[in-house]
Amino acid sequence: MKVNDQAWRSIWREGAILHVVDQTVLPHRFVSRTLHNVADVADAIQNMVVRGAPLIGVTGAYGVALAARHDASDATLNAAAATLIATRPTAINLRWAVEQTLAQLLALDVSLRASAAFALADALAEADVDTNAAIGRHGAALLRQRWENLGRPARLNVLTHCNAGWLGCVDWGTALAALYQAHDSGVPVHVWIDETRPRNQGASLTTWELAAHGVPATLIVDNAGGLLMQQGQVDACIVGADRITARGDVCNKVGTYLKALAAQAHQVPFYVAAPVSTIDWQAWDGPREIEIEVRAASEVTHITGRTTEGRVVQVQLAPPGTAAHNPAFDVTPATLVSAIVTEQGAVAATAAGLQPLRPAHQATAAASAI
Ligand SMILES: CSC[C@@H](O)[C@@H](O)C(=O)COP(=O)(O)O
Repeated sequence: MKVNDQAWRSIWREGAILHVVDQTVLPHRFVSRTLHNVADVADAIQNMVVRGAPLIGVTGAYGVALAARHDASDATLNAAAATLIATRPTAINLRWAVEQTLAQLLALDVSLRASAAFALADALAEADVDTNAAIGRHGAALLRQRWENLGRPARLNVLTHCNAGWLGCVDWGTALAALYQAHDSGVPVHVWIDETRPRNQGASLTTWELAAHGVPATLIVDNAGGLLMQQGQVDACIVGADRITARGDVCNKVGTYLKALAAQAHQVPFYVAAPVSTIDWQAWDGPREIEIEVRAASEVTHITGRTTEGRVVQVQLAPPGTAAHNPAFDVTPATLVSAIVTEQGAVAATAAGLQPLRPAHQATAAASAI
């Protein structure tokens, strides 16, 4: 996407050097960091220099590639994959991309692995861009339909949570791709952006992204969404996802579930935009089967901000010693989701879950639960 008239991606490669946009200093500074080895990549994922399910998947694939260029033995590659997968347990895209890259490399003779490694990760990065552009087209069509069904109001108010934009992917984004393309095609979109405590991806990243593209938006505190829906000020919700089960349960940034409950109570359509690679075909019952990442209590007891020079400052909110619990994601049951927008189109889960999207090669462990 464009920033200051220049096209950017969230991750790119120059020879053997991997560059990523540093998301810990946005919106105050737009700078990149270089990652040279598996340890750098694991650290960048864990500390959310890069974040968002599709992006951590692609970054993980580059991590395996960097390992292969250093030492392409089975032992090193397996260890690198395990390190990378352990950095963040919830987003399935990370495991999917790392395991896919690992399997492709292990299938090659050791002498060929180093030279093939970057090409495999590059291919995943390119595919992510095409996938998200397609998600954007399908999502924009859904938003246009909603606008027309409402009689083409002067603005279509859409609420989003967290950051499901190009910063969370290689380019375009998922939920924000739909908003960008709807806006570009003349739907008068206005976005309510949840601040998204505790790390404030909405306040720091989604605000910045939408402003850079010229999409009208207003930042709200996380708890304002229910009131706005009650007042008829939300026409649709659209969010991304970190893992979707075969039944259609959606795991996304904590707070998503409460918005979906409020949306159902007020007959507001609740859309989820994600690539098919976010579907975990081995999981059926999301609340029981998805591991929820629990992050540091200090993200709750403190709030992190940046000075205008980009220096990170932490301000304490709670009394010293306060116990805090910080689950990073929650699970929205399929029954609360109006449609899941993938690169293949928009589908609503049925009693058979998301069966029409299941690739033929996927094992049917979860299908026995249908
Ligand atoms: C296109 S990003 C989709 C999701 O990954 C996003 O909504 C989200 O929950 C990100 O969580 P984060 O903890 O910032 O990595």
